Amino acid sequence: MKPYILEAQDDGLLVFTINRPEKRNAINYEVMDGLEEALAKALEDQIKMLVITGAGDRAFCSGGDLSSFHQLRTEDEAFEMLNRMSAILLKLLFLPKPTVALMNGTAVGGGCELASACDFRIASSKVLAGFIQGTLAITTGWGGGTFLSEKLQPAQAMKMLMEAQLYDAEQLKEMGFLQLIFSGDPIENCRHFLNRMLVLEGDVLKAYKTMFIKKWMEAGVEERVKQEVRNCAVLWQGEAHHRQVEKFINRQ
Ligand SMILES: CC[C@H](C(=O)O)C(=O)SCCNC(=O)CCNC(=O)[C@H](O)C(C)(C)COP(=O)(O)OP(=O)(O)OC[C@H]1O[C@@H](n2cnc3c(N)ncnc32)[C@H](O)[C@@H]1OP(=O)(O)O
Repeated sequence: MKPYILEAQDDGLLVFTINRPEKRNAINYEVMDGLEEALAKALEDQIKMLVITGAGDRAFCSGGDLSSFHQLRTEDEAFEMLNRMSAILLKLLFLPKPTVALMNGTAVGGGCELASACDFRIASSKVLAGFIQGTLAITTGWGGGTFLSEKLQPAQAMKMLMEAQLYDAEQLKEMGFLQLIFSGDPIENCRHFLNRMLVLEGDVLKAYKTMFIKKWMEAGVEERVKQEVRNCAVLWQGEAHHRQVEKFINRQ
């Protein structure tokens, strides 16, 4: 089964689906390849917006693929993976078109970082989401902490990162992480959420998105992400992190 699906729709939506439901849509290097392909395709004139979602109804994305990334032991080995994915999420943040995280299910760790890089986060009423990196003795490492600090009130962003716990849809909306909670078909609800924007000219949407990209660039987001990646890589090599990951890998 292909680890991702990329579909350009007639109304200008480009839909990227992480297609690893058996692994709760965990992100491995093949999914990273797919995200890079989607970001290149999204620049084509006929594409108005990029939607990112997960296959199935259990998970949006469960973050980094622990079965492949737990082999990364040292700071340098971790930095290489983290740096690649953070570059992808910066490209997503800076895409000059609106982007939506269509959260069809649970989002944890890097899955929340992926969602934070999108302009809008809309979720099923059953969703649970949280930056659980802290429970693995690391910080966010793909840029999600920086993106969150740009998109939520500082105290809310800090609370989400430092509590490293799962929240339900109502809590996530209350904190400002979600813009909409829906029931029923994710794509139908996504279209409904976007229907006013979709009628505007692509150039208008692009001009507005570029205003926010300028703000983030002036706020030094790229430099801050580089530091975030380095912080995570340093913690990654610690015994505490490897112990927590082993616990997950060996759980019965
Ligand atoms: C910088 C980002 C950072 C990094 O890259 O390390 C992170 O993303 S840190 C966070 C890493 N992710 C996690 O720690 C999440 C681990 N998964 C879970 O907590 C649960 O699976 C959950 C809550 C996502 C879903 O729970 P549920 O009960 O619905 O499913 P199962 O736990 O039974 O899992 C089903 C199946 O999927 C495999 N799985 C789930 N998550 C991952 C993952 N992140 N990497 C690899 N595989 C994952 C799990 O092992 C099960 O597979 P099976 O072969 O059936 O055992």
